[in-house]
Amino acid sequence: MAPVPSLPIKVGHIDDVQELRKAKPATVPERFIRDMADRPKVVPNLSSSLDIPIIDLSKLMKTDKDEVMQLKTACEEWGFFQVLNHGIDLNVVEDIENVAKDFFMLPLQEKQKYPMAPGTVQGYGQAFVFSENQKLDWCNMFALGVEPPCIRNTKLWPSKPVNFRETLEIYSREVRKLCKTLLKYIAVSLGLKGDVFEEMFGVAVQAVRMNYYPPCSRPDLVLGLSPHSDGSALTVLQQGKDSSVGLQILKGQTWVPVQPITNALVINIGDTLEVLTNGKYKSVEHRAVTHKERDRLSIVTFYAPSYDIELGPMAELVDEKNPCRYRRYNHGEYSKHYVTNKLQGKRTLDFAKIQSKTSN
Ligand SMILES: COC(=O)C(/C=C/C1=C(C)CCCC1(C)C)=C/O[C@H]1C=C(C)C(=O)O1
Ligand SMILES: O=C(O)CCC(=O)C(=O)O
Ligand SMILES: [Fe+2]
Repeated sequence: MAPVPSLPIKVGHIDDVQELRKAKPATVPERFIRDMADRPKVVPNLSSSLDIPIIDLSKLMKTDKDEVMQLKTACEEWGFFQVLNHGIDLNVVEDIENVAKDFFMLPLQEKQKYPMAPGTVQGYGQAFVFSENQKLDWCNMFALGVEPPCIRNTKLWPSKPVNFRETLEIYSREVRKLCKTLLKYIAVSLGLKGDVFEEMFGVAVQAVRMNYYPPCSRPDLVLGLSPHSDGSALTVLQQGKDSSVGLQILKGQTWVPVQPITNALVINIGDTLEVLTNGKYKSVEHRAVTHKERDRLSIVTFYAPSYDIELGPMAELVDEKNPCRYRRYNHGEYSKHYVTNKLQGKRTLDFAKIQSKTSN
């Protein structure tokens, strides 16, 4: 069953950030201004030695042992990597970026024909806002359920730009194939049979979220997207070609920027794989920051098991040295839990954590 909120909720007025930007105020409304501790440090964007790993899918597909090892290290130590030679035609990648951009550039009135109702996650607006005093992200979102067909709300699939629907169908088909391929090698890297996730997931749930972050006069005060981990098994993130560097991942205590690489896609491990691997592969906290002059577009696909399945740490990854860290649960329930709570770092996964006696 698709997750829905059970009670009507009051979220107050949510400004559309593109409209705010058009007015070009020197400061930003109070509701976007973060508490001191949550504000991003604005530092020059220098490439550092702390860059997320790069994985070449064409090498993985030849079961190159070194590449499988690199994948394992990426999933254990970073929870993020960029994939090169991902096999998706570059025209498909370019087309989705163009229709996403064209959609966000439509007049507000046109976009508001597809509203994200308070407390829901599909349509145009801001997701994860559940109260009148919650801080807002400097981001406009457009999210749609794609697969299986029963999660689609076709009334929210826009008629403009005219090629939006067809382009999203083609893109989603390709990304679905990529997710299946990556999950195969992720299984191999864990020493498991390549088809273990495909067999376990049933008809996988797939959703897309397009995030548009206009420039912000005070990037030091706001966040583009609040810190969170993804609820999916795997996430595929495409950064717009001329977009600002905005994605940051939390490595230890440091927010590390993800430097875009031409023609690469960013992949991250979601909460579901963290649970299945008993914490061996990490769903890492990340956020987006804004830029004073430049905008940012990201197109994000969430790939997850069918709502019907029950899951928990796989028996092969639990032993005396690695005691079971998560309980078993129904994935539909976790999806509902995820989409009915605000983004709050890694806290959403407390839903499944078994509190060990020694942890605080
Ligand atoms: C704004 O939406 C999200 O960020 C989001 C929602 C995804 C979904 C839809 C848009 C349609 C119905 C299915 C689903 C809940 C996946 C994030 O999704 C994460 C959270 C879970 C759980 C997941 O699998 O991806
Ligand atoms: O824009 C980005 O890079 C971050 C997007 C993201 O993390 C998400 O949509 O879940
Ligand atoms: Fe994310």
